[in-house]
Formats: sequence, structure tokens, C-alpha cells
Amino acid sequence: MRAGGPRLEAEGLVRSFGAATAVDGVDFRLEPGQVLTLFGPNGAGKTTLLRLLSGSLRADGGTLRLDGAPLDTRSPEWQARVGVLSHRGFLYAHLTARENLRFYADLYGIADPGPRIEARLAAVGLADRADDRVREFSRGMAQRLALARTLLHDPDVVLLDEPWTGLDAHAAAVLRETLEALRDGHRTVVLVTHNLTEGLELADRVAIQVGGRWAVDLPASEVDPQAFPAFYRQVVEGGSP
Ligand SMILES: Nc1ncnc2c1ncn2[C@@H]1O[C@H](COP(=O)(O)OP(=O)(O)OP(=O)(O)O)[C@@H](O)[C@H]1O
Repeated sequence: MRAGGPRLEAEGLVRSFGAATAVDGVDFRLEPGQVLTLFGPNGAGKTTLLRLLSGSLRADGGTLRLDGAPLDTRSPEWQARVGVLSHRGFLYAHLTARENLRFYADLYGIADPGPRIEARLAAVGLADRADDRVREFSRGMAQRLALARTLLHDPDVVLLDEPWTGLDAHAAAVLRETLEALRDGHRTVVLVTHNLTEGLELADRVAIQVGGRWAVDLPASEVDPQAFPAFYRQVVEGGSP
């Protein structure tokens, strides 16, 4: 892994579904090792933007660059570097927790994955459920396993879409510790969340997407946490920040 993590840049990203433009000309520059938290109302196009970054969706226009070079999000090199936690989970219901991680370890070509799998299961508090099938899991347990899967191959770009979904207080605390551990300066992270407090605390940069566009893009150091909920509401309701 390169010291400092990758620099990720977007210019004029656009993606429409029929007549609706979900992502409408997004530009950003995410410095190596930064955590960007992206807020925005339902339907603002945040998930669509993450999907453009992860490669699960193609942009209609615009460019992405990784460390200054054009980024092909479909390339195996990118897929090996990016970890994605999304609503979909990407888990196999008929496999056990351990078998799921084993499957992904094989997919990523991880040598001798056993110890890493056990460590990830323990880190998300699923060591004692490792042999249970995912179809028997609660939503929160599946979310924990999805987090373990996301980080299994030690990605240096991490994309997280509403990672708190379905988590109880203990699991939320585990998630927070996990996300804090990702702030090691070697990873570049995009976190999409509706959780203003947690999202702000973890961020180096803060953006607010409204109607497919970035209405706000600020260093987190310039955001007053006390004033942020009112500021956010004003931005979303269309007032000038
Ligand atoms: N696969 C799709 N087909 C058609 N329309 C889509 C598709 N994915 C997203 N959209 C539309 O694009 C817009 C943005 O959706 P998106 O899921 O990106 O928003 P979001 O900001 O992540 O919302 P939320 O906070 O509710 O998760 C919405 O109008 C949605 O209906």
C-alpha cells in the first residue's frame, strides 16, 4: 500500500435515469488519506455517486482520476483497491459467515486467508456466529458481516453507504471504532450517511449533495458542529448557506 493513500478526483460527473438526472455535474478532489462525509436528502443522488465511484454503474459524462491518471472503475486493479459497503451487502444467504468471507478471499486472491477471516469476524463481533448461514442473520448481523467483507482485502479506497443501517448501539460503537481505525492516513474514504453527528466527527471534508449537485464542499475544520444541523437544513431547503 502506498503511503498516504490515493488521491481521488472527479470532474463533471453526470448520471441520469431516463429524464431524471441523479448526479448532475459533481466535481471534487479528495486528498490522499482523507475521509469525506457526504450528506444529503433522500433522492439527492448520493448512492448513485458512490456507484459511479465503485464501478457498479457507468457515468454518462465526466471523468474520474486516481493519483492524476484516468480511472477505469471496471478494471480489476480498481476492484482490488476499492472496498464497498452498500445496501446490497453482497452476501450469499445460503453460505455461512465464514464461507462468505472465504468466498471473497478467494475472489480477491488473498493468500492464506484463514487468520485474516477470523480476525475480521472477531472485529465485528461475529466469531461465535461464524458457522451460521447468513439467511438466519438479523439485519444488523448481516450489516456487520458486510463490513467485514468490505475491509477483507485491505482496500485503500473505502466507500460506505449508510453503514449505520440496522446496527444496535453496540454494533454502532464497533463500526465507529472500525471507521476511526481506517483514518490511518493510508486510505481515502467516502462515507455517505444521514447521521449528522457521527458523519461530521469522522470527516476531514464535508459535502452536501442536493438535487444531484454539491451545494457544499468544506474542510471539516471549518464546520461548527453545534450549528451544523441548522446549516444542513438551510442548505437542503434551498437557502444560501
Ligand atoms: N437504478 C435506478 N433506476 C432508476 N432510477 C434510479 C436508479 N437508481 C437511482 N435512481 C433515481 O436516482 C435518484 C437518486 O437516487 P439515489 O439512490 O442515488 O439517492 P440517495 O441520495 O442515495 O437517496 P437516499 O438518501 O434515499 O438513499 C432518485 O430519484 C432515484 O429514484
